[in-house]
Amino acid sequence: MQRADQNALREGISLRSLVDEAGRAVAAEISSRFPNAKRVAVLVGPGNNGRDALVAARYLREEKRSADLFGTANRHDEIAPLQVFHGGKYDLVLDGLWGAGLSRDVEGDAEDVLRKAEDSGRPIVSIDIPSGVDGGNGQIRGYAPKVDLTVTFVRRKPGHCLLPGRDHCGTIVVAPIGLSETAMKEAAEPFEPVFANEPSLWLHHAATPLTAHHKYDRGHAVVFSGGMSRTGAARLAALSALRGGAGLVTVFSPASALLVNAQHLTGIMLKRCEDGDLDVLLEDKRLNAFVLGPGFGIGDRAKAMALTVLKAGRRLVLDADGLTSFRDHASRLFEAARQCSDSEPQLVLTPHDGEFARLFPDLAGDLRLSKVDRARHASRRSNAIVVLKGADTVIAAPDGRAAINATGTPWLATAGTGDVLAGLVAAQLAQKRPSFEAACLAVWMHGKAAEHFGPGLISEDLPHCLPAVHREIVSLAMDNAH
Ligand SMILES: NC(=O)C1=CN([C@@H]2O[C@H](COP(=O)(O)OP(=O)(O)OC[C@H]3O[C@@H](n4cnc5c(N)ncnc54)[C@H](OP(=O)(O)O)[C@@H]3O)[C@@H](O)[C@H]2O)[C@H](O)CC1
Ligand SMILES: [K+]
Repeated sequence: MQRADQNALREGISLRSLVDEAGRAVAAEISSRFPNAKRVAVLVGPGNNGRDALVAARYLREEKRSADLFGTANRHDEIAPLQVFHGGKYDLVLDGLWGAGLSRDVEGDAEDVLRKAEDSGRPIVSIDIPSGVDGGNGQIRGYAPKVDLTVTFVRRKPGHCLLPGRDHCGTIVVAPIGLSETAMKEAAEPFEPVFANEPSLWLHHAATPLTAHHKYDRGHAVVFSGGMSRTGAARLAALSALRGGAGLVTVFSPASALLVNAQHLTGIMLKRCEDGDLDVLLEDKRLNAFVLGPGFGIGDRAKAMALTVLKAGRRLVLDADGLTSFRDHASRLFEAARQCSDSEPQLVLTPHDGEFARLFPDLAGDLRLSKVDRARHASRRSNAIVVLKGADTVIAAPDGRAAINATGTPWLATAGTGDVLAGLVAAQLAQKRPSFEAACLAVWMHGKAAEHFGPGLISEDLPHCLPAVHREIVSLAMDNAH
């Protein structure tokens, strides 16, 4: 907050005017979304979140609504103690207890009043973030209500995007409050900037194949297959790469698995790739994005092939067995990624929590770090884009950018969906999109594909839902252009 305030002040914007804008925005949202809420209970905290609440109350009263104040601080006589609050008397509760300055657990009278507000069944609107949700990491400090609407300012904080905080926010509205881009960068203080993984982040890089004249313009992705009894995962990734937009896709298969792969591939090509073959195959410079890991098998072979691909200057998505293979040799992988000549990170790691802990045990074990912090540190250390998977997948880049994804459904928690994601990332890399945006786009599409399918999803369904997702992106891009 302090730095945000200083920045704003440097630009001639006073804290007072920011608070005024914030309170006005909250009142405006209440007016438009809850026009029948005539009696409002306003919970007022000791800091600027409470100041926003007082301003909102003033604007609500100007609209002939009643606004009764309850609070922790003796800011002025009109504020009644929290203990006397009765939710049943009101049409709506405005929560302005704590926002970005939450520094300890919510307990005692504050917890009681928030519970009473929830039990009343009346809509709750939170200023900035539901009181009790830690804006920096989405964790619940003591207690936090699940609210209907959260009105935040300038941009979302990590706590709005990460679980469990995300589940407490209800609908999130981001109100601009008169801060410029420069001040905006600091406004999320005390948190580092983080993005919600939304189309605005990557749409300008998601040019559709309309502009591509030839299949090679959309790149050539390669997926390494495992041995004879473990080929399905690679084919799933390969189909997803093709449906994801890569111009061509080839499965590199050990000789023993060629027949079984051949029986199941149609639009996807197949090449024999034994240990000695890779260098020769890499002479085809059109092969530009690789997936190694799904069903591949853990061991030296995976390591050697991954390092060869990186050394040849190709982009690589390392997933599943590919990640686990580097468990005791992570620094070799990170060093290879560092030495890549490309200005874009060449390596994308797509771990779930277990795989992450194998490559970054110290980060996984550090309970002070949020999921965003873990992904960010890992990305810096590995010189790779890190896609830390889960219901709130975090994508991080070595330069500090981080995005939290919100698309998807609980049905994604099923076998094989990770293979599909790896293929989708490779598809975006093959199309020469910048690595961070490629990963963000792929994660978004993956979740959207699941949303399109709905309940009963299994991983095989996902690639078939991708055309609908492409159509959605095209329509977003067209709306954006107008
Ligand atoms: N530029 C912007 O982003 C703007 C944000 N605005 C609003 O300001 C708040 C943040 O205000 P801040 O004053 O920094 O913090 P809070 O209002 O959240 O509360 C801090 C005070 O509360 C005490 N505290 C913290 N946690 C607890 C708790 N669990 N129980 C009791 N008391 C608590 C804290 O005490 P300390 O001992 O830690 O100092 C503080 O006294 C932001 O969320 C927006 O709503 C402005 O509108 C301007 C623009
Ligand atoms: K709040």
